[in-house]
Amino acid sequence: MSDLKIAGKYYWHYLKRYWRGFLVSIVLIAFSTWCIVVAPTYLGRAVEQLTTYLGQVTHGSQGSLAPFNHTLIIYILLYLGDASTIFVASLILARVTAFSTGTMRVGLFRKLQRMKVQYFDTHRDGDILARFTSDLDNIFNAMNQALLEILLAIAQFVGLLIVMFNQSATMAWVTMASTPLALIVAAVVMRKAGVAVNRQQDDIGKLNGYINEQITGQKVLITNGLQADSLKGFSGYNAKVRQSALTGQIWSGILNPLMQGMSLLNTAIVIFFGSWFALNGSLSTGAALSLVVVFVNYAQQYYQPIMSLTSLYSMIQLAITGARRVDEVRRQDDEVNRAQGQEMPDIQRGLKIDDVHFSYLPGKEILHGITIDVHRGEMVALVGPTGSGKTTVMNLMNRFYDVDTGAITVDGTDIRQFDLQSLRAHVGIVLQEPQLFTGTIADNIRYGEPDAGMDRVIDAAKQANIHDFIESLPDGYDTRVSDEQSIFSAGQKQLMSIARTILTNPRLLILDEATSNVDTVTEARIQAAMDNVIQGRTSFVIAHRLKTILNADKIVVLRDGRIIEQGSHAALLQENGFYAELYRNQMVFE
Ligand SMILES: Nc1ncnc2c1ncn2[C@@H]1O[C@H](COP(=O)(O)OP(=O)(O)OP(=O)(O)O)[C@@H](O)[C@H]1O
Repeated sequence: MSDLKIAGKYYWHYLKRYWRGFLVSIVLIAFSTWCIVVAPTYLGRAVEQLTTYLGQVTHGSQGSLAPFNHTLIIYILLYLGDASTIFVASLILARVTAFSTGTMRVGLFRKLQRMKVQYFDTHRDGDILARFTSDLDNIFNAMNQALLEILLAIAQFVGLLIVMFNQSATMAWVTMASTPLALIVAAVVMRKAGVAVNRQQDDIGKLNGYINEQITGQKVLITNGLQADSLKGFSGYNAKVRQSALTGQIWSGILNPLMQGMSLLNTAIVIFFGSWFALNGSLSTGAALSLVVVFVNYAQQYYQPIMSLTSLYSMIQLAITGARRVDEVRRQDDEVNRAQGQEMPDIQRGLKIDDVHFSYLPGKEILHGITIDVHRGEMVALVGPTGSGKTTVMNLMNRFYDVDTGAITVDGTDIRQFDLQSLRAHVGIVLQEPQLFTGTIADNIRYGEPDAGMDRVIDAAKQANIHDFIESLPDGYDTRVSDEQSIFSAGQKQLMSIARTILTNPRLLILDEATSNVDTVTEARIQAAMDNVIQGRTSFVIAHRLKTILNADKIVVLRDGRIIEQGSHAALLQENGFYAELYRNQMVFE
């Protein structure tokens, strides 16, 4: 499907909700067009009446200027009618635009909440952000500034054709004679500009992605002294944006002067043929003069719609590209949620990962038949070298991704049978990289249950060993976490996110152990907090430091997406295999 078609469908999807306002504007625009295209006929009539009057006066007879004055008043009224209806139409359209672009923004944000995690894993944050910012801005600007112009141009063009043929078919054909040439020129230039503008938007997306990555990884950059390389990378992306923007501007800038030239040429053709018809035709001088005046007016109006569309061209093209990019997001698959899925029950017997195969990309299997049995209340630790598939197993348990074959079951029921919301509400996750959100510390702890009272917030913070620290802050639990969230250390953030999980009282717990370096005191605190949260809960821990999982009921050792050993710490040491070696190696460093 072409970009134009995609954009058309996209705009219609949002505009149709406000069809009443849209319809009223179209009626007003039709009226204003009628005023503007009928006005020249009154000008022509005035010229004819003036010629008649002057003829009468020069021949000594008594003439009257009354008809001429009357025609002039109608002429002025028509222009006033045009201006006032356009003003009202523009107010209504501004409202329609504001509401529909507001709905687009909400639509995009809602879509992001429903989309598969895969989209976020495979797209750079900056590119997603660009769809919210520059793409939606382009859509808004075009709707705000160009929608009225486009509707006016279409209405004027159609109205003009009707009155021109009504007045004189011959002169109408003369006025339109240069159209094919103008259309060919416009099509060629617009095609070139379209390609450039498309490239410009994609280049901006990539530039944003790069900037975002460099800001997020700034500390790594500084520590490795890579500022110059970062700048060099930026310059490359920036040069591409500059080049495509320049090309786009040049092509869309050429269009308007070209159309102005075509309009002048057209007026000359009309004057030439009009005068020829006046001299050689059967019309009276007054009528012939009037026809020329009217058609010179039409010839100038004829290119007006094309010129206003071409002057808005780069804006329209940016909006078409914007709509294509936003629509790309809109058409992404949603997460699969079973209709009328079951409520996830309390775990009675346990959880089973049953011969699970999984691949992120077709043909590249990551997990090759994983089977893990966990009984209610047990703690299972996943260990293994980097890239062995530990995080992938976690991704499957709360359905960030779905298994290819095999199943994950709770008391024998496949987790895909559960309502997704219910599953997520009962599976608590503490991620390796804790995330705090804008709001107070208390808000952050009760993030999963916004209605929880302060007593529960404090209780969770106590269990997570972070209560004393929060109390020591001047504003305590009301301390604001925002952009300055970096005032908290990695360990403190981790403890707050553990408190957040404790508060939701999950039935199944997944802990991705933080690998970030924290001091030994904080590490001990995190360990104690984790022990608290794990206590009596069915849980999975992705362990990087083996000393933290010595008490696990079962340790599962993964390598290259396969389980190579499993058992208790003591049993695995006894086996003297991969785990035992891993453990001994780590103990040397501890
Ligand atoms: N979104 C993704 N798309 C494609 N491949 C992925 C994706 N996420 C992970 N992988 C691949 O899956 C494999 C397993 O990755 P996973 O993150 O599960 O390993 P891990 O054991 O958790 O590693 P680590 O200890 O480093 O966190 C790796 O080869 C990785 O490249």
